[in-house]
Amino acid sequence: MLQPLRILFRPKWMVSRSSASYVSRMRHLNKIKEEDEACRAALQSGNIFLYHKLAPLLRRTDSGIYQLPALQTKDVEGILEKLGEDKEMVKESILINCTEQNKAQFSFDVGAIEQTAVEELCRGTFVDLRKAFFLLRGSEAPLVARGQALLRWHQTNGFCSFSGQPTHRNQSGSQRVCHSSGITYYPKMSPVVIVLVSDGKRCLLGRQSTFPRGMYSALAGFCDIGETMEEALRREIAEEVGLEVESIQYSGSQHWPFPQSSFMVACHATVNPDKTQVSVDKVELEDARWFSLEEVQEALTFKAPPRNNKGEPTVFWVPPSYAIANRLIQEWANQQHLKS
Ligand SMILES: NC(=O)C1=CN([C@@H]2O[C@H](COP(=O)(O)OP(=O)(O)OC[C@H]3O[C@@H](n4cnc5c(N)ncnc54)[C@H](O)[C@@H]3O)[C@@H](O)[C@H]2O)C=CC1
Ligand SMILES: [Mg+2]
Repeated sequence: MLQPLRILFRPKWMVSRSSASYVSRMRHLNKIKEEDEACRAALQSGNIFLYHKLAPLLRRTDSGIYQLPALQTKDVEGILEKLGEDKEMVKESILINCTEQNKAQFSFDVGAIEQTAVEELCRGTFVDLRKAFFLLRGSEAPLVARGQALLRWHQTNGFCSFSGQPTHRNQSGSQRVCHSSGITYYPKMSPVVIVLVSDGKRCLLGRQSTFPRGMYSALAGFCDIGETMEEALRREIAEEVGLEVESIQYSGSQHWPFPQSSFMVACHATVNPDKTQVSVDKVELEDARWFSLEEVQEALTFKAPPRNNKGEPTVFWVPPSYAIANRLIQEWANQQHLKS
């Protein structure tokens, strides 16, 4: 019998944020999202995060910490001019969010401009986004993911899928319109369920053949059209590992920029401890197996994948702390610890 969903944690924003400042910030953000003139003005005084072919620019500080440099719009215009490009290109920036001080934040892909020339001028390095998730602190990871996802969406939605004609963006980049068909397109996310299955003592993790060596994660799958999240979860676990879940508890959700923006809904689930024999669908997964609390606790201590001198990961490790899979695993380990 599936149990009703239950929120397992109280996100920080529910307790700490002052509602008055939050409301004014959201209204300001909505205005610059919807009104082209307001957005152009916000860009002039805003911050821009740079990308090169969707890889974000990171800067390493003297103390070895990686940061996401927030450039001023004038700085980016200066960089474009120095490299012989049209500074008006900066207007292609896409609105991502705004700071607590109502400063608008944008993402801009320098695209075809030579990577190293931009890196030198910005004193930074363009880093693959998956790698950036291991390097950045918690608050910067969702921002960089959202910026990349929006850039990717614009790069792949330049034409109307009904008329074949070009689509045109508004200033903030929150939508694209086809003037021929009249269709308005909005950035899209695909719903995905991600679930940490437990038999009461161990948890079940799997790996696809495309995962980096040694990495195991919670099981995940895209929802089919017409399915509820609970139905998708039960189906995915049955398909991928041949098990039937008995109870589900909601944990949280996150936007995940891969493969083309997923909306991850994360849950814990249990199976009958007498029915834990795994039968792995080898088309979907290379391996899936039960892990003990001790194994999981060790994997959670790694800040980066442990590697031998050839650079190959040596032991079992889990996704970085920003990934919601990591949080599910962490929550499970905490609960097991409390039980013991
Ligand atoms: N944030 C996190 O902690 C984690 C995120 N994920 C994400 O979850 C996603 C889904 O997990 P999988 O096991 O790969 O899903 P899956 O088990 O549904 O298998 C993927 C297959 O589903 C099909 N598919 C159906 N709808 C799709 C759509 N809208 N987009 C792309 N493919 C679609 C494709 O044939 C694809 O090869 C992954 O792409 C991965 O990026 C996975 C694990 C951890
Ligand atoms: Mg899957």
